Amino acid sequence: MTERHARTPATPGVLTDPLRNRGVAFAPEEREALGLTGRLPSGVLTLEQQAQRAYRQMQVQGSDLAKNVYLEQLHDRNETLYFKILAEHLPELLPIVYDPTVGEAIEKYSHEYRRPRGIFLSIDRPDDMEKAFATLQLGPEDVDLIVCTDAEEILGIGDWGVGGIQISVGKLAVYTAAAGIDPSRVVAVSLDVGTDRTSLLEDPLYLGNRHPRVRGADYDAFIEKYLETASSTFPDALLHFEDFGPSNARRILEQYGGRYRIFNDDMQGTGAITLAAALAAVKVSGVRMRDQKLVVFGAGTAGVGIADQLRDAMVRDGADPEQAAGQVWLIDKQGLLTRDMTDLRDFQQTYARDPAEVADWVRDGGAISLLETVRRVKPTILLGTSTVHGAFTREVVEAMSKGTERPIIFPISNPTSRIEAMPADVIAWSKGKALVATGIPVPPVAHGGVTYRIGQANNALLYPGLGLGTIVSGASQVTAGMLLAAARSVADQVDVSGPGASLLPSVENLRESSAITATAVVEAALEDGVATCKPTDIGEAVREAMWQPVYTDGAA
Ligand SMILES: NC(=O)C1=CN([C@@H]2O[C@H](COP(=O)(O)OP(=O)(O)OC[C@H]3O[C@@H](n4cnc5c(N)ncnc54)[C@H](O)[C@@H]3O)[C@@H](O)[C@H]2O)C=CC1
Ligand SMILES: CC(=O)C(=O)O
Ligand SMILES: [Mg+2]
Repeated sequence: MTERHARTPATPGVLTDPLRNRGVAFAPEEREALGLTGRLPSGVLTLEQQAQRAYRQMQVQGSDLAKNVYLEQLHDRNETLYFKILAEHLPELLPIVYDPTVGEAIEKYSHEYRRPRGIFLSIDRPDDMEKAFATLQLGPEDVDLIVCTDAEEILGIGDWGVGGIQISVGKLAVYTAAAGIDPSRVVAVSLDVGTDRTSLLEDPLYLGNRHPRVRGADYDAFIEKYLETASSTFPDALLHFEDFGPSNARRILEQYGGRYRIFNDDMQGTGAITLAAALAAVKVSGVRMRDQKLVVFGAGTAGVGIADQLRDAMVRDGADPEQAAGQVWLIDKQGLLTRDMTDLRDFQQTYARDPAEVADWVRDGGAISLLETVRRVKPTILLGTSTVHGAFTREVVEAMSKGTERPIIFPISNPTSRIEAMPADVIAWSKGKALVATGIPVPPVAHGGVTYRIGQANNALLYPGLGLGTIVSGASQVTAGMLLAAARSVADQVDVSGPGASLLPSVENLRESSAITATAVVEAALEDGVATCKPTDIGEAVREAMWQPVYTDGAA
């Protein structure tokens, strides 16, 4: 008698490999060659037909989170189809796969979990790192880009432990949708060092390391091991850092930026996109860059990263460095930051004010408020990177509008629940004078017979082009010159002459915008002497490098 074993019927590998899978788009002869005979319904659809069907299936999902989950499942099934519908509906779907819905997907990660995507590196098993990368079965030249996070400061929603993998996945989806970075040459990484969020630690379904965040020497050794392992395994890869806590974000970039090919999106990408918006706004306001007065509300990673870029822009426009730093005022939880404070972070010190200068300013419970600072300073630019919803009140906006003709107001905290003010309010309170950009996508605002288009000052409008340019030039580092070139290129892509014009390019044209930005970045990399590839026709090299969501021959 033959022995009967309980066996699960095998699923042919190609159907479970999202990079090669075409599902019912496989032609009969491909099905035969791939061992798929009888494993698919007989009908054969085109990619267009599949895309129409998938888009309709997505649309009937009951919430943005459900749409995100649906799209992630499609991502895990068939990447070409996923990127096809993303590319065709980018303005509608960017907010679903990325900011703001990705924030909710991160919060619910362990509960909505379907299957893993990316590499999970645990601080409890640092010696597994090489093995984990080896499971990808990729050669040293096969990876262009790795996005990692330790998830301590996800968007404006804080510490979300292993759920942070979805920010790495989301950032990479934007790289591909917006700049054609080849999805088979990228890796998403979670650096799981624990979490300080009690609700996760107490959740029986939580999928990450169930202990508080490891800090200090063990954390530093883990990060150093990651940098060494990632860069020796994939020497061509750009190492993108996302949503680290404020002290680690800056420390890692400053300590290792010269040695490894690192890009910190929250400092450098955000600084550059906000500089782009400011360059465009300055054309409208008519106040020279060197004369700008900047108040930053929320002096963390993004806020000070932006302050640095704007200060450098003032210097380039003729301000001396000391004067430029003196035209920046930082406000954090303690109120306006002054030099006599004992709890300043090192990166805040450059901009802390002399206590004598503010001796007679009104204090509320000991702190100098945003409103008092705005009344005294009369800033030309007000930046929100605090995660404090509603912090830019009517009083603040009215006070700013009194002090300057065209106030530049950028509430860029994400997601929507964290924004400092909604553009419709800022425009109404400033009587249509404010020049506004936000981190989240917002619809146009009608006021006084003018339609105001609100540019999205989200690093997603810049980092894809910057990354593409870095990859095409083979740049050994992301230099200040490359960041500046990207910012200038984005700013030059908008025409701000009409009333209510957007300060930034629209998401609709993001692919074209990224190609232009990437070209400028390659030129800057060549100029800065960090490029290792020197294309004869840079624009053509950039466009040729852009992956397209189409089925190509040789799926087997
Ligand atoms: N639009 C974009 O492209 C980007 C937007 N962001 C957003 O900026 C915000 C901050 O992000 P990070 O700088 O990474 O975080 P962070 O934690 O480094 O900085 C936030 C800062 O705000 C301060 N803060 C908190 N409550 C405050 C209060 N009541 N008054 C004044 N300051 C207060 C914190 O102490 C901290 O220094 C987030 O909402 C994030 O989503 C960050 C990066 C890119
Ligand atoms: C957009 C982004 O990187 C952030 O909010 O952290
Ligand atoms: Mg971020």
